[in-house]
Amino acid sequence: MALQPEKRQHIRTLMRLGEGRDACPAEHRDVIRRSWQRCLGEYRLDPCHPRPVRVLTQQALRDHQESVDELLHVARAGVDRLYGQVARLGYALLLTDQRGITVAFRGQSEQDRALRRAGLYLGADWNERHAGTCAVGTCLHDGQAITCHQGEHFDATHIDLTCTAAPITDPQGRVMAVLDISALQSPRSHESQTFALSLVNLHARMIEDAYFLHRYRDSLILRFDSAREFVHLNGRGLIAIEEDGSLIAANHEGRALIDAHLRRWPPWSAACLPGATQLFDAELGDLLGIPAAGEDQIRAFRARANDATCFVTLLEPRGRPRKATTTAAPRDASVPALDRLAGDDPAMHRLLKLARRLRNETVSVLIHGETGTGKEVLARALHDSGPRAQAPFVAVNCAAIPEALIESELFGYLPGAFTGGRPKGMRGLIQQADGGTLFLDEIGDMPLTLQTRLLRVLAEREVMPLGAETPVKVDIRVVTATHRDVTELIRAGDFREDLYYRLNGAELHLPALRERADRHYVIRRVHDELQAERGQSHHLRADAMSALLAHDWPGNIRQLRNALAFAMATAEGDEITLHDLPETCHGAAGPTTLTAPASLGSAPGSASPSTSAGAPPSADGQALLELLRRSAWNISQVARQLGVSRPTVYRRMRRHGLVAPNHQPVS
Ligand SMILES: Nc1ncnc2c1ncn2[C@@H]1O[C@H](COP(=O)(O)OP(=O)(O)OP(=O)(O)O)[C@@H](O)[C@H]1O
Repeated sequence: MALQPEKRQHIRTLMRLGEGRDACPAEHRDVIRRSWQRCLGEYRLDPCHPRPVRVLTQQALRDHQESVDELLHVARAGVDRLYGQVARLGYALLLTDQRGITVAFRGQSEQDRALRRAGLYLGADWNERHAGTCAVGTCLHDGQAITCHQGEHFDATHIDLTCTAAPITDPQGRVMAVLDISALQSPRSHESQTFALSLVNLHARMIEDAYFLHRYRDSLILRFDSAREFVHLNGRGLIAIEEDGSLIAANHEGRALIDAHLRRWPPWSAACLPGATQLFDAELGDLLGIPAAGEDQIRAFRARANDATCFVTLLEPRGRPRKATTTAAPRDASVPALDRLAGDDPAMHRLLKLARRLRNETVSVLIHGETGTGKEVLARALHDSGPRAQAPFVAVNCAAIPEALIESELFGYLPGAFTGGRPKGMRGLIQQADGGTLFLDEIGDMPLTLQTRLLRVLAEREVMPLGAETPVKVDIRVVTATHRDVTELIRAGDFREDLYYRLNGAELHLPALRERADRHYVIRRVHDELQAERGQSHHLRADAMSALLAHDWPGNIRQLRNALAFAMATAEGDEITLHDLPETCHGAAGPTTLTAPASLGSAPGSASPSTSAGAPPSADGQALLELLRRSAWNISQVARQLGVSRPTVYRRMRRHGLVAPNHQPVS
């Protein structure tokens, strides 16, 4: 039979390539070029003699099918689902074993003869050694998904076909089968098959995971994903573990996590795999206790490979009662005041675990965190959950009190200690906290002279009020907070190193809201609190919730609270929708930051700004100045607009040297 001109041309190209007379045509991809070289050099296939399709006998086919019996059983649903999606587009479906023999097939009965002739049939051998470059054979060789489109096939018999194949790997990562869809006719362009590649890849992964779940159905399996919503439905990572947390096997995603972990934390010996508690930075009890975790039986952990948050669920062995969780190591005793500060954010979990241990100690605690992250709330929870709960909790914001007043406010004074003081004198805040907790917020803003006095209070456990001659004993626990880098302040000579070590008996770092995996929990909690405070009930609609979840929250929980309070105050019905939220939460508008209203700085008619130093302020300072002017220097209003606290506004005013009309400079 005479060959079509196109086939003749194809054979000529391959012959010239085999004889070393031509390089491979530039339009062909590397993976195809390499395969053609293999066909010519290694397999000694002759392009001039297109080979008939090799089909196994019934008996030989049965032997191949039996060797993958378990996979065929598990893969059936995935095969049918994929075929259901592509049949109308003219594709047939092949599932081959690891030698390239077609062990399952789906195709249109009316195309039966044509499909058989093309080798798209049960028992057909698509190994590259026999069939030349083709999707199944080349995928098997490279272990990668591939489309082999028309003239990319080696054998001229196949150059009308388009075939797309993806490997299915076993839990050890070896290719055990190949899933392929092939069509007898297709558009010329290679791009027409892009969608086929994703579809086949997706189904190959589903079959792979179904096989994994089936194979390890008698073991504990950790299923994880970076999105909480997908964990149960389609969690990408699967890791089978023993009861002691040691690893048994992992799917593709699980192996990627293990590899990344080993790259970052190389093991002592090559044979040593990390345990699940190392991979997820968790205690065994936390992992085994997941089935009892909250409503959705999912917990968030930090993956030590990359510090990313992983949402994890635990699949228990088939038929085994829930007693697995009773083998869990005991969790830290619950402490409601602390426990309710977080959902299942891994960083918050670590922080609260440490806080639970510190609550009964007098050791000083330094809390770090951006503005509005809940430093004061945490300090109060520490106080409320410890033995001092019935004694006072006194909070002092070092940035909000003018420097001239901090000393008398903190240390108190006797009658007549200075002009302008109260006639009866005043008990200082340190004394007021006697028996309880003194919380010093924005400690980085405390003037150096007072740092020395505070150090003495901490060292001697006594305070000397202004004008007094004998010190007064005090029993206080000191908790401090700052958003600043204190070591930097020490380097600049603005903070005493010895005081820092006194204050920093333990350090707690509060993550920003945007970094927290439990944003959903925080939003719900703030919403519930506001409802209780306002005596109102508002349903938070899904569009509002998803905008709140997606927002950046530069002002953290305080800004979130303000946004929700605003929505509750202005919503017309008993439902909060996206449109009830401040515009800054709508997504495109971007977050409210100090620099966001920069355009305000050039508002028409604005007078040239003034600073205490007489110098023009920076762009940030300019923006803040305009905001202050527009709100008639109402600090609370500006704080609300920016989603920060009043002290933060004062601090920023001081940083930019901004002075309210008829006021002394903020010092
Ligand atoms: N875990 C939480 N759940 C609910 N509300 C919270 C939580 N943490 C903080 N908030 C709320 O967020 C607001 C800010 O909290 P807080 O004053 O403790 O933050 P901060 O870090 O001390 O702020 P700043 O740095 O400005 O002093 C408060 O209204 C507080 O009630």
